[in-house]
Amino acid sequence: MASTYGFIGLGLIGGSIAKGLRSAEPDCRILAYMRTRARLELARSEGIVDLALSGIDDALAECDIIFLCTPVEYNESYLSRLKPLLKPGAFITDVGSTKSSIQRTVEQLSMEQLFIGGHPMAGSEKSGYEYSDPLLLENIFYLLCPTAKTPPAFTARMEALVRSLRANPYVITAAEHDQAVATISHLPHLVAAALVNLVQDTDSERHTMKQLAAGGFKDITRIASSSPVMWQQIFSSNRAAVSAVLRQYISAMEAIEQALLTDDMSAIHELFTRSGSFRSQLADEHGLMNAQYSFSVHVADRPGAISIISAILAAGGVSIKNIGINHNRESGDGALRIEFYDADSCLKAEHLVQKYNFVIEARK
Ligand SMILES: NC(=O)c1ccc[n+]([C@@H]2O[C@H](COP(=O)([O-])OP(=O)(O)OC[C@H]3O[C@@H](n4cnc5c(N)ncnc54)[C@H](O)[C@@H]3O)[C@@H](O)[C@H]2O)c1
Ligand SMILES: O=C(O)C(=O)C[C@]1(C(=O)O)C=C[C@@H](O)C=C1
Repeated sequence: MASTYGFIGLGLIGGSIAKGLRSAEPDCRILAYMRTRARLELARSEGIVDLALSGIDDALAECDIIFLCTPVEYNESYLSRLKPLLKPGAFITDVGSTKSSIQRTVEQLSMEQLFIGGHPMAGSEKSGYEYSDPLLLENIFYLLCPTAKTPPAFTARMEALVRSLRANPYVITAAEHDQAVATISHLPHLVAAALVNLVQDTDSERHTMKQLAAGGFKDITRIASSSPVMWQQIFSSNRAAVSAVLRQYISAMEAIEQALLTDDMSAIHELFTRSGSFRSQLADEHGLMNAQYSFSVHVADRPGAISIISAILAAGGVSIKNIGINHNRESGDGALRIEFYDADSCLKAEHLVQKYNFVIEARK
């Protein structure tokens, strides 16, 4: 029998999951609530949502799985209201960027048997349903944090669901999760925001820095435009872990300052030697797409570039496995990712797009 899914919040992440489920299970039923009614109606008119709810509605009792996809503190606030609605065998999951805080609330509400935490490790600085895209979830790690009492069948169900979204399930404890994301996700957002504000606070009257900022500044600060509400709640619920890692980061910065003050250039050389070798391993092992046959093409300032490239490849007899805007921006703004079924197709495609003067930015 087709499954019924509920969504509380249908923005960037909720919308991407709902769209992915709709394509993986066309017959599934999707019920959703979000505060902006117009966007909910858009999701309904697109055939993603079957029933647009105007709040926590009794209809949610039909759901097999309810996804909480609002900012982390709001997600927690919905748990107690959803508990009495769950039918036997149904459970709740969330997509929040922190996992210990919601797990504590789940424990306080005696809902451990009804909950499994979730967190897709992908996203964007953009917010809202209009930016949602199932491609966002492809090939990423989707972290799962079962509680001590989550039935193994629920974990297995989520693992299968994650695979159906073409993501990779990764089971981890809430504590280990929060520790890791404090360093690889939360700290970078602080660094980006602080750096952008340093520029605004210290720029010249004619805004020299603002005008001249190029790739380096833009690459490291894209995420400074992320949702203030979402990030305020993330930092509030992972304060201790982020403060600890921020302290370590400040110490690393102080060591760099010392090297500069004492003209210790071998320390600076060593800094980049170590970071470069580790960073290149990251790109190899967990690149944007784990697919082996893919590349990114620069498409900025070319209206209709996706259709042009698709037409070029189709005319050349090359089948595309997947095509989409590169949300991780590893290859810069405007990069279009194209994935192929085999090495020969990938090579042929490279020659074809280059023949039409498109610039290839990253190969796998
Ligand atoms: N953006 C990312 O990069 C990213 C990545 C992974 C996980 N997450 C997590 O996913 C969750 C959602 O983030 P997003 O990026 O989709 O945000 P978003 O702003 O795009 O969407 C949030 C949705 O929740 C709704 N909403 C907000 N407050 C609400 C409330 N009180 N009640 C009901 N609905 C409410 C909004 O209308 C919107 O539909 C957050 O918990 C976030 O930590 C975000
Ligand atoms: O790519 C981005 O814009 C993101 O910030 C995505 C990102 C991150 O990598 O930090 C942000 C928050 C999430 O919880 C998971 C992923």
